[in-house]
Amino acid sequence: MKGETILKKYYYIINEAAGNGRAKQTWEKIKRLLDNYNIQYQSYFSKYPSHPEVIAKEIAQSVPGKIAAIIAVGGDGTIHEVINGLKEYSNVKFGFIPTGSGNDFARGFLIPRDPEKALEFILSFDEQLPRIDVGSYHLNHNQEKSLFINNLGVGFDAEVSLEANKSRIKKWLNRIGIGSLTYVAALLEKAITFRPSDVMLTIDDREHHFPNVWFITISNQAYYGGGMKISPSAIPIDGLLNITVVHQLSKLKLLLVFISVFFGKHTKLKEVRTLTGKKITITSKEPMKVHADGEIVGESPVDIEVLPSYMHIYSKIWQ
Ligand SMILES: Nc1ncnc2c1ncn2[C@@H]1O[C@H](COP(=O)(O)OP(=O)(O)OP(=O)(O)O)[C@@H](O)[C@H]1O
Repeated sequence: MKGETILKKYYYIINEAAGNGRAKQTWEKIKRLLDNYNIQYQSYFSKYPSHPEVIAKEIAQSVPGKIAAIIAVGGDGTIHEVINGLKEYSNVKFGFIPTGSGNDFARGFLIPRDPEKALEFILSFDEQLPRIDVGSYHLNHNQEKSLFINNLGVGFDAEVSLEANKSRIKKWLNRIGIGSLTYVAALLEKAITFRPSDVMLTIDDREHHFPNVWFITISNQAYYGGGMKISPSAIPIDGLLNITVVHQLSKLKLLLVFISVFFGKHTKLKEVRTLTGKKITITSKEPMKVHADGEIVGESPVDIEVLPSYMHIYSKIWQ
């Protein structure tokens, strides 16, 4: 353990509500370890949704960026908010201790999913952190930039995220330790009511028309929805975003997509098209819901762009 010798200060942002309250106990354990190792740190507790973003921004503003390491303790939603709080401060180092239910960030960025191991992982890092790509997006062609770190989705998967986030089943599944199945339950429910739409996709100035689109996912890393390998070849250090278009699909085939996506084999189906690009615009005939890292942010049209090597992240992905 190198922790004792590290002089930099760590700022922990804790969402105690994550993982159905599990984050609270996890933080107690992490705190004990930090005290035992005599690590310098400060802790901040988020009090309401979107508070992690406010806290992250305040910390980044108040400390010299070079020595600040901001560590989020929560789930993928907490990460999304912290990253957005840091959008003007790309020199701040970002770390993560997973306590949520989905943990796609930990999967995709090769971070231990066990919280204590994730702490050890952060503390054992020297100064050289990999610089990771992030995605930026604007809704309705307006100027305000927001970020996503895992993926952004339009259509069916956004509807499923919305359903999963408000699902009462989530609490119950979390309680018995299978919270990642929340997404599955929401997906089955939405499959019955969803109506596809025609979509125009502009990728690096080339237009692509897709009829009857169920969803389009723009991925920075491979995983979403609690372990589904939606974009098997997405790597967050290649300066590219990976695009998955699912269209012209029968409900029966949706089931096949759904089963095969856990193994990353859905990309072999003719209804699934994969592309890559740096600058993407999604415009749909009917407005479609948009999610960023599983949080609903609005409706199409949406402009997306990769920001290559944007953030220092405690991750095992090396350049
Ligand atoms: N004190 C709080 N009370 C209620 N919600 C909070 C609080 N602090 C933060 N939040 C919100 O909780 C939401 C869910 O957090 P998060 O996604 O990290 O946990 P999760 O849903 O358990 O994990 P996952 O997304 O990995 O399944 C976020 O939108 C966050 O802003």
